[in-house]
Formats: sequence, C-alpha cells, structure tokens
Amino acid sequence: MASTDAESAEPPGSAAAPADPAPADPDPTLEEPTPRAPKSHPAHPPATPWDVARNVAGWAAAGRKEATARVVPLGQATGQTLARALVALTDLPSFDTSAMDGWAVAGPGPWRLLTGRGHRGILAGQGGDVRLSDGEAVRIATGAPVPPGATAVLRFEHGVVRSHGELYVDRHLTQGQDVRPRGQECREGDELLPAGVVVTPAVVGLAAASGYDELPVLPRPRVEVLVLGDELLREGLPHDGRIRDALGPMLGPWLSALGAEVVATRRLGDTATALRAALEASDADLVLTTGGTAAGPVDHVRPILRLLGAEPLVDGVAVRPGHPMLLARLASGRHLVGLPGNPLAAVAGLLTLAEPLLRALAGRPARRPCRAPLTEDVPGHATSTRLVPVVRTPDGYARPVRFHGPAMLRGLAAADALAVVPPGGPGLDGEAELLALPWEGDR
Ligand SMILES: Nc1nc2c(c(=O)[nH]1)N[C@H]1C(S)=C(S)[C@@H](COP(=O)(O)OP(=O)(O)OC[C@H]3O[C@@H](n4cnc5c(N)ncnc54)[C@H](O)[C@@H]3O)O[C@H]1N2
Ligand code: MOO
Repeated sequence: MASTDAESAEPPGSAAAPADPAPADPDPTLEEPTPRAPKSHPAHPPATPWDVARNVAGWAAAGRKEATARVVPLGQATGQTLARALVALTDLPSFDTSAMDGWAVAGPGPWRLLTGRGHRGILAGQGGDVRLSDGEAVRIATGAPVPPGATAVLRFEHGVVRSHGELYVDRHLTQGQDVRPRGQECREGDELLPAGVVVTPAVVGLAAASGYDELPVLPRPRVEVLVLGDELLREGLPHDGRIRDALGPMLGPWLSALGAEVVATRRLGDTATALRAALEASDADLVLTTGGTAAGPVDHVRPILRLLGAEPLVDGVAVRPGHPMLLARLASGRHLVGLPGNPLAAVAGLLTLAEPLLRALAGRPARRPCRAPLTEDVPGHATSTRLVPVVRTPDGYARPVRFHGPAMLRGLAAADALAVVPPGGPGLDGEAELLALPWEGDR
C-alpha cells in the first residue's frame, strides 16, 4: 500500500485515517531494487530495530581520536560543550554581602547610627574601613560588603531613625538576617558543572560570576550537507513537476541546534558521479545526504558507498517514516548518514541516527529520556516503531498533530516533540517516549 498525503492529514489515531500511512508488509525494501540494479545485487538486509539503530549511532564514533579542547573567550562559548568541569575560581559570594538596602547593625537594637565622615554608608563595590561595635549601625546598600562586627542587615522599611541618630526596629531581627555569607553558593574549588555540559547563556553567566574570562570547549563536529535531487528548486514557486528544496534550508539551523558546525550545504544533481566526487572531496566529520536512499533509478547513495568501500553500520531502520535511512563509516573513518528524501522521513533519520552520533562527536551525554501520556490511542505499526509529531499540552499530555505524512512538514512545524510509538503500540499505560524538538516550549 502506498502512503498518501490525504490519509496522513488526520491525527494518527483518528477513525477517519488508517492507523499508519506507511506501506504494509512485505516491506518494499526487501524486494529486488530496480531493473537498473545489477542482477548480483545482494538482498537488502533486515531493517535494524529503531532503538538498536540509535544505540549503534551513539557508539559509532567510539574509538575516534578525542577532539582536542580549545579555549575560547566567554562570548564565543555558547552552544559548545564544556571540555573540562567548571570549577569555582573563588568563593561565591566572595565576601559577606548585604542582600538589602538598609543598615548594617551590630548586636540587638536600638543602635547608634554612625553618620560622620567616613560613615555615610557603604555602597556596592566599596570596601572601606568601617568596623562596627555592639550597638552601632551604618547605612548599607544591596550588594555592599557587610562590615566586620555587623550581625545583620536591617531593611530600610523595617527601621526608623529617631532624634539623636537612634535607630529602632519594629520587629524581631535574627542573627545574620539579610546577609549573604561568603561561600554560600560555592567555595573556591567546588565543581559547579561537570565536563560535557552544553554552554548555555546561564552557564556563561555562572562562569563569569565565578571568575572565568574564557572557557575550554570541545570543537563542534563539522557537518557537510549534500542535498540530492534534480527536481529541487532553490527559490520561487513549485512548477512543472519541480518542488522547493525544504531540507537544505531546514537542516542547517537544526544541525547547529544539535551542536554541529555546518561547513557547507551543497545541492547535487541526481548523478552518481556528482555524489562520488562530493564524498571524496569532503573532509567533514559527518556527511549528511538527503534523498537517494531508496531503490529508484537515480538513488545512488548505497551503490556509491559500496563503491567507495564504506562500512554499513545501519542499513535501513524499522521505523515509520524514514525506514530507508542509513549510517555508514567511510573509508577515512568519518561518517555518513543518509536521510530519506521525504521531509518528515528525513527528520526521523536526523533524530534517529544523526543526533546520537553528533552528541557523541560533540562530547555531550545522551539525551535524557522523557515520557508523557498520549491524549489518544495511537495504533502501532506491526513491526516498526512510529515517530509521531505531538504537541505538549499544559497538563502534561502529548497530543498527536494532523498532517504527519512522510512528505509533510505542516504537522512537525506545529509540534514540540516526536512521540516514539513502539511496534504494536504504546504500552498499557498509554505513555510514549518523547524526542524533544529544539524549539520545544518556545510557543
Ligand atoms: N520501491 C520503493 N520505493 C520507495 C520506497 C521503498 O521502500 N521501495 N520507500 C519510500 C520511502 S518510505 C521513502 S522515504 C522514499 C525515500 O526516497 P529517497 O531517499 O530515495 O528520496 P527521493 O526519491 O530522492 O525523494 C523522495 C521524495 O522526497 C522528495 N524530496 C527529496 N529531497 C527533498 C528535499 N530536499 N526537499 C523536499 N522534498 C524532497 C522527492 O521529491 C520525493 O518526492 O522512497 C520511497 N520509495
Ligand atoms: O515513508 Mo518513508 O517512511 O517517508 O521514509
């Protein structure tokens, strides 16, 4: 059965739509490929189970020479991976700090307010030589160093200065109140974050606060994207059977969000020679091809990989959409992920094979599994895992979206995650693992 876009416009579990738009068994990839294929062409191997394929991709880079860390200024570190643990270079706070605007006070009140020369108050950034004795107080600003001898900070709104500079409090003041003691957040030498953490804006802020000017990071894996297909247009409206290239523009930013550096996106014609030349010329850690993974007359990816002596690591995955996806180790030791041309199938390949491989190459830990109950029954495929675009609901459910056919991006563009529906369907608890999309939570 061929999949049609009309069938897949409905939510995956809807009565109006068949459970799965993917072809029924027998798997067409098990059939003889095309009349053009040589007669001796070996039978296609059985598809790898989805979870096994992800594991293989995660381990594919093991044994490669560790990337050498480099030190970059804080401003350039965002999005890269910490090569070493972030260790505090100082206590935080580095001095006893006033948490409020008010008075630093010593002992129980009332207090005698120091107002003379040198006692006009302590501002943030000022050290000073003020020292308080029992019964004395001095004005202090939020963030200023609490002077020696002070036992608490009294907020302005809780105190009143009477005649003769006597300061009274209208409530009980505890020892140490509104003082952030030195080392409250960390001590010099404490591990703030382990190696392998992605440098987010918050990490940059923490690193700056704890004394760093630069950070050691692992280089981003270099990725080259090869978009295959004579029918693809770079601009304007589709015409005369030709369509817009949806994957070239989409994969660059997506790969950046996965921690990669996209060194080039090349559009190649559907010729074996062009593909071979591009593969031979590339020095990227990962080459990502789109299209040409099936068994059509111009689907050159597998034949060229064989010709170049590449080692197939994953050759077809039991997943819908996306089952023709592949992962190979090139003779140079670098890797190639072949994404199917149908756009949602390509995304399935990106998250199944490219994402775990890129994490490993970037030195990032594996994604933390996350599960959610589905709002409706999503029938499983008999033998394949299904990846279904879903929206997260405010009450913690995952709702499958419409327009999830392999050639469609409309559902994905509205989705927060892909739900992983194992062969046979979700378990009795109706929950599914979710693969978060990079923009999850942004709408
Ligand atoms: N005999 C069989 N035919 C097909 C099978 C099969 O098992 N046996 N599998 C189908 C499935 S599933 C998929 S997915 C596709 C995979 O095909 P390819 O990877 O070879 O990709 P193409 O044939 O080049 O393209 C498929 C489809 O996607 C469109 N496309 C390609 N690139 C882009 C792009 N950059 N932007 C937008 N759309 C793109 C292309 O025009 C085709 O419509 O094979 C099935 N066939
Ligand atoms: O239907 Mo295909 O599964 O688009 O990869």
